[in-house]
Amino acid sequence: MGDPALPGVLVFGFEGPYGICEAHVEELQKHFTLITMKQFLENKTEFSQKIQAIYLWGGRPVIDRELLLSLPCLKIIGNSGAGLDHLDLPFIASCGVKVAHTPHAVSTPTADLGMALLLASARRVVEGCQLAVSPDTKHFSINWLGQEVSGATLGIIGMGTIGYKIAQRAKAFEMKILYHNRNRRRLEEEAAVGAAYCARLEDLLQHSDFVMLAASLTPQTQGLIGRRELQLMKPSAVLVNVGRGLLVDQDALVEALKNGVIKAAALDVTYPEPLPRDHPLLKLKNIIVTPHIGSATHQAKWQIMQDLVESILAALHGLPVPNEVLLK
Ligand SMILES: O=C(O)[C@H](O)CO
Repeated sequence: MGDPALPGVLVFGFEGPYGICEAHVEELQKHFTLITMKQFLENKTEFSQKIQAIYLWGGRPVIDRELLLSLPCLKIIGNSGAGLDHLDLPFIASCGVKVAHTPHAVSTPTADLGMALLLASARRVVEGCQLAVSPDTKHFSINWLGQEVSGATLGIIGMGTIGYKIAQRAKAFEMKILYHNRNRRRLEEEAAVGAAYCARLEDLLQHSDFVMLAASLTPQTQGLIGRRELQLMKPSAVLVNVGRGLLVDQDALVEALKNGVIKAAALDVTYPEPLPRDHPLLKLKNIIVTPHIGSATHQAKWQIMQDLVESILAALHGLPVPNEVLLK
């Protein structure tokens, strides 16, 4: 458990499927006494007075109201990653607890993955791999064609840090870029990546060969891409999602992929995660699914940990908290 003189931090992800690796634990123990959820539950009375921060790692562990109310000394929740849709931010704020996240650490790898999925889908990389390793060599590379992305139009929905980095990458691939966002970017920023703003989502959907979802999940964006929106897309279009599964109506997507309303989809995020093995999406050939690995690189994970340590220490010392989430 480390040095009991250090501030107590309740660590999610210490155990279970989203375990924190040994190197991270060692680093964290330089600053904090780590308390796992299991330890906490076994000795609530002692630990509830000690825990000053929650370190929320990977996955979507539930921080419910009961837990929050049982931690009178809690000052901050450090959330690994950018998305905050799993947290009840108004309630957390009403408890006087701050929240910090790590948008900078995750933006580059998530943008890279968005491009990887786009390219893999355009060039049918996953199907190609299956063909190449199949015991049956009869279809090897015969009449087996993909799409070039140079000159194609990419429509980015959600032009925050991740969306913008995707635009930078797409520019290097000579793509034309449209984007839709709550707020328009500055003209210099648009010019730097050659992106044109679509105030109407419909315009972006109608004109894009690839539609990339990089928006965060909010009550306003949930179900943003439904049956109507899919119908507006070109039959040759590909939908890529590196945001959140709930941005898309998945039943409508299954239908659209089955009926040729759109050509293909590449999803790093779904709902639920993982999808049940008998889910209709997994039965389709024109789909690529990855297991929510946008930020799954060694570099990003280390940076996330360091950013969270910095934010937690600042909160515990009453200093301005880097990457604090401010309720609008
Ligand atoms: O929110 C994020 O940054 C990623 O999806 C990891 O959860």
